[in-house]
Amino acid sequence: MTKLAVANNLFCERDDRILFKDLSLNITQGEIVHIKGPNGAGKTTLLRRLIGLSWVVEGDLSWHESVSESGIRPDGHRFWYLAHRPAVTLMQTPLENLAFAVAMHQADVSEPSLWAALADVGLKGFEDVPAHSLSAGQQRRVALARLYLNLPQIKLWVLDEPFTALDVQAVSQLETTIESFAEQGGTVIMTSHHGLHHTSVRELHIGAAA
Ligand SMILES: Nc1ncnc2c1ncn2[C@@H]1O[C@H](COP(=O)(O)OP(=O)(O)OP(=O)(O)O)[C@@H](O)[C@H]1O
Repeated sequence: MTKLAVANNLFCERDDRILFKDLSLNITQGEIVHIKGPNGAGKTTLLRRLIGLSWVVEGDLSWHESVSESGIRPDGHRFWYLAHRPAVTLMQTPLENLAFAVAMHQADVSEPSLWAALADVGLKGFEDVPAHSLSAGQQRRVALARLYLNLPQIKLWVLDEPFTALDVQAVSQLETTIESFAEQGGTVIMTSHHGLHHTSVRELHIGAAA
């Protein structure tokens, strides 16, 4: 399997507090990398550094050229990034939010496929209501719907606490979705306080519990 990213000797200090140092990791295509650690350990900071959204982390990081050429950059393409807070525009409907995410990737997705992805995350009947009228878990589902579009050009998911606000059934469904994406060759880098049970999950502990 292709080695997608190599990071060496990453170091991060915040307010004179070292979050992590000498942190090295390789990310291989098809694996699920689960970054774990207590609150404030630096998981989000590390995740954002890996995709170029944060520069407070020092050290060497390189992505395989097949990935970097296709856009592993803050303005990039070819991966879904779900931030800790669901990036949902509250004045727009779930359908409009999903269409916007797709447009950002210049992907060609039919409207029935958008409706199907929203149904997959349990938002059937809520496609056309303003997102501000949805519950926290439903708003999270709007953000998650993009994972169900199966865009062939998206080979990497970067997920920051994707299980937040989800009910038990939705957590289980998302676990299965993540697993099957990896089984099909997709790569997942995620943070979560929720334990994953997939055999190919590689845990990376940072912070006090490391
Ligand atoms: N913009 C910032 N400026 C200064 N300090 C920051 C900033 N963002 C985060 N931090 C600090 O960096 C530390 C790590 O934050 P981070 O969000 O990466 O932790 P985390 O491991 O993801 O935590 P949680 O499990 O609570 O989500 C925290 O102590 C936080 O206060």
